Amino acid sequence: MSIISIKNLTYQYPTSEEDVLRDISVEFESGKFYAVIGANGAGKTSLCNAIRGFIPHFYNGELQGDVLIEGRDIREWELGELSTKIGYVFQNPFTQISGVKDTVFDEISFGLENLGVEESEIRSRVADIIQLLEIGHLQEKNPFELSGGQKQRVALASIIVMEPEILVIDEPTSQLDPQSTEAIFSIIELMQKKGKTIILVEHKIELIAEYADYIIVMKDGKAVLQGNADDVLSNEQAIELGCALPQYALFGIEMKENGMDLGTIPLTEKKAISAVQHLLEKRRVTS
Ligand SMILES: Nc1ncnc2c1ncn2[C@@H]1O[C@H](COP(=O)(O)OP(=O)(O)OP(=O)(O)O)[C@@H](O)[C@H]1O
Repeated sequence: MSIISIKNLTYQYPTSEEDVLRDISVEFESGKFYAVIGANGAGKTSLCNAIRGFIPHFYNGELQGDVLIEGRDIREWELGELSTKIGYVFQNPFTQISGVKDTVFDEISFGLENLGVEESEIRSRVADIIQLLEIGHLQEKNPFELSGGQKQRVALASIIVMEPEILVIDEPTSQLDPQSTEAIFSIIELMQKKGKTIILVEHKIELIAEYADYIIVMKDGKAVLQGNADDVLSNEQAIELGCALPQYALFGIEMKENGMDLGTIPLTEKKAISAVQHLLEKRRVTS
C-alpha cells in the first residue's frame, strides 16, 4: 500500500480565482525519495500543503479528490496527529527557528518538550541527532548566530528528532552555497537510508539526478510528467514542459542528434564517462 495516495486532487485557495492544483494523481511508496520540480507558481508548495494537511485544515478553500495518508482521508486526520507523522522543513530556515531558545541544543529539544517527552529521553535523542548530523560544534551557540547553512541543518535536526516517517522539504537549499547544499543533501540521503519517505521540492537538477528515485514535474497546477528519475530526466519532452535537464543528459541528447548515440542518456558525470568510453570502445572494434 502507498504511504500517501493522491487521487484526482483539485484545489483552490479561498482567495485564489482559479484552481491551483488540477486533477493530480500520485502514489508515494514508503522509503522512496520523491522530487517535485517545476517553475515558480506551478503549485509545488501547494501540493506539499495538501500532503501535510494544511490544505484543507488550515487553508479552507475547495478540495476535490482524495489525499490518503496511510489509507486514511486527510480530512479525517487531526493536524497535530499529522505533524508527528509528517515533518515539514521550510525554504527559509529563519521561519523554522522558534526564537524562544538560547542554544541549538535547546532549540532541537523544543518540539519534544512540547510533546511532554521525559527530560532524560529528550537529552539522549537530541544528543543522538546532533552526533548523526555532525553539528556538535554548534550545540551551545545561539540559533540566531548561525549562518544560513547551519540554521538549515539545525532546522532539519529539529524535525528529524521528532522521528516523523515522512519528510516534506520545501526548497531547503535555495539560499545556501554549494557546500552547505551538499551537507543538506547528505542529511536527506541519510534519512532515506533510515527508511524515511522523502518529498523534496528543489530546483537543483544535478542533485536531483544524483539522489531522487522518482520525479513529479508540475506546471500550472498539474502533474504534467512523473516517473522514475532516470526516465524523466532523459526525456526530451521534459524540456518542453519547462523542466531543466542535467548537463550530462543534454550532452547525451546533443551527441545523439549529431550521430553519436551513446546508447543511453547519462544523468551524472560518472555515467557520461562510462557511456563515452563504451562508445569509443565500440567504434574501435568496428573500425
Ligand atoms: N495562501 C495562498 N492563498 C492564495 N493563493 C495562493 C496561496 N499560496 C499560493 N497561492 C497561489 O497558488 C499558486 C501556486 O503557488 P505555489 O506556492 O504552490 O507554487 P510553487 O510552485 O511552490 O512556487 P514557488 O516555486 O515560487 O515557491 C500561485 O498562483 C500562488 O499565487
